Amino acid sequence: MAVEAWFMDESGEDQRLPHHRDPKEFMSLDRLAELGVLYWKLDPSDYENDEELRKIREDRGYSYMDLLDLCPEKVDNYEQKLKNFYTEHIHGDEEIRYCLAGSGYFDIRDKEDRWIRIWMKPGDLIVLPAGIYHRFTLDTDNYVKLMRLFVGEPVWTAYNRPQEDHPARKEYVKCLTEKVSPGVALFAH
Ligand SMILES: CSCCC(=O)C(=O)O
Ligand SMILES: [Fe+2]
Repeated sequence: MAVEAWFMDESGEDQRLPHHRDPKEFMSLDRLAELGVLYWKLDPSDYENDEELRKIREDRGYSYMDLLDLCPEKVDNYEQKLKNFYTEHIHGDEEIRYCLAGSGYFDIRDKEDRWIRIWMKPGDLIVLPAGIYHRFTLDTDNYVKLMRLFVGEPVWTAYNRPQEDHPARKEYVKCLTEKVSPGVALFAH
């Protein structure tokens, strides 16, 4: 099944809960693509020898790769990191994450500034375009193992909202308003 994404409710309850609206309002992959978000479903069981992943990395220039095992034993400053991940921010580059195990939520803003929650499960690979406001949280299962990909030397710097004058933000907003797919416009060579 394709990735599940939905509009969030406004409640201030535990961030690890699903936060569905009542009734539930799902969002299609097509509409995620309109926001410049790319998605693939892969087989994570043998990711080291996966031809499909190799092809995506080659096509998009994702030369850098590392693994992030998000549990208190393996991550320094675990609590602080989780807090930072859930603070709304942008990056100057794409954010590329591939879920190998566990699960978690990427929240992104749509054109009307509403939160869309994307439920990442094993096999889900997503690319968030540079300049899109987003955040991340674990879900109630409390564990995720993610592959991080990047073009060249990685830069993980997060710029917390507001960032309307950041070049990547300006470019992203421009693509949205011109109704050009940001994924294409920003990253076509
Ligand atoms: C746990 S990876 C996702 C968190 C995030 O948005 C980031 O690392 O910038
Ligand atoms: Fe991020």
